[in-house]
Amino acid sequence: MTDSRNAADRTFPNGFLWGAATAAHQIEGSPMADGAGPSIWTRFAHTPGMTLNGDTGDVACDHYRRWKEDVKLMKELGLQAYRFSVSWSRILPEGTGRVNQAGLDFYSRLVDELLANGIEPLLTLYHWDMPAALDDRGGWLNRDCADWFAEYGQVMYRALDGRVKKWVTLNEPWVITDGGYLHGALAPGHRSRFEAPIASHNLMRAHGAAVQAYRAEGKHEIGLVVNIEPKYAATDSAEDAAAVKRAHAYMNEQYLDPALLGTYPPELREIFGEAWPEWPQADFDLIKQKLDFIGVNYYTRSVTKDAVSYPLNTGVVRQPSGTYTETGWEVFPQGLTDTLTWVKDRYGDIPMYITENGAAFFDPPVAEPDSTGQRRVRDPLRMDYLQKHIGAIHDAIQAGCDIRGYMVWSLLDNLEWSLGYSKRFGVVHVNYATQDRTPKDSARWYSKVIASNGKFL
Ligand SMILES: OC[C@H]1ONC[C@@H](O)[C@@H]1O
Repeated sequence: MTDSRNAADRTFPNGFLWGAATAAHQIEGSPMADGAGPSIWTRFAHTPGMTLNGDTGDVACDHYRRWKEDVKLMKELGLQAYRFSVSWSRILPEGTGRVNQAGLDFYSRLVDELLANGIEPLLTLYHWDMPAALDDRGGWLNRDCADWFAEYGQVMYRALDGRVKKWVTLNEPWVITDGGYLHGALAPGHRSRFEAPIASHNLMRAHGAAVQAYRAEGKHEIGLVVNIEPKYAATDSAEDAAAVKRAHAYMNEQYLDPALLGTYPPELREIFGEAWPEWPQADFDLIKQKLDFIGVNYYTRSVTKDAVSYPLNTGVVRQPSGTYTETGWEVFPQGLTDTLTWVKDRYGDIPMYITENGAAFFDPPVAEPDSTGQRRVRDPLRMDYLQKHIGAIHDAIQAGCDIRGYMVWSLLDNLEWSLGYSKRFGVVHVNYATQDRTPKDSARWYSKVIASNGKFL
């Protein structure tokens, strides 16, 4: 487990923020409680065949009712911060207009409990669960979505800004678009080469409108969270180099370029052809807003080759000597260092948080007592993954990147979207039959990393 470098070298900057991340639909359960409206995930998961085993977020980790116990657990683990998302349809059951005070009260109580326990809240406005009522009005395909999202953001800013000092507009617009509008694996389950660029662009317009709304009355920080998956050429052929450029533009540049540079990479027109619209300059002026930080979600890399595929014409080459997680992702910590230095080199010295990083490895459905009678979950593969990736962040800091914090994905085992409860990312085990929480060995180890500000690595 120990790294070759001197342990003393592993200390992180003073004030580095160590935490964990979750998302509303993945942990809360009770999706329709206290006046909430349905979201696209309530609808999608209840559509036969859309999720593994028909799993839904109806119960999940029952966090909507166990939130106080979960904050206590965060405190016991020594977390300094907690990244969570708000379910838009709890706040605005129809998506706009009428505010459901009970929904707002849930998040207000959660934030107060976090603060009372010395845990800093990082609030994500949108982590994939759009109100179904807005999907009925076209969802992210309707240009009005920018106004809808800004209105929702304003309700949250007025209620929580000051107690919440780090805001995130969107979580992973690439996944929302690729999963929800191109390949259909995620809500709302569309499969259209023509819809994907429109949804993607409107998501970024909505991001810009929500940041503008924040600047009008917010007094703290707001940023965007993107998933970045670095692409490495399978061979030194010109075809594979071109494939890397397409895959990199589509997954990595497509969101940070408009947000930070006010442009799209040219490869997107090559990829989408007639399906890539011409956008007015006013859209780019809306999208490109000053951001206080970028959140980077990192899991893996792709060794990329030229191939026949839709619509990228790229393929991923499995590495014979690689280690792979339960979600089929190669464990490649160097990719995180490369990602962080790439962001710095392309976009300048913007502060960054690792807002998600973690791995699904097999854990038993029930945490058995060990010889001491305490429930225990041994997860050496996850500990090794986290240790190597936190080390990779330290390397990026040494290379001059301004990294402000790390949120492990995830605090709890939870609903992995269409994969249901089959993949466990938590550092805390959840027994879905009893809702018992059991910190895994990785959580115990992470507590020591936090307490030593990384030196324990
Ligand atoms: O796939 C692992 C995670 O990736 N980032 C978004 C999360 O909701 C998801 O669970």
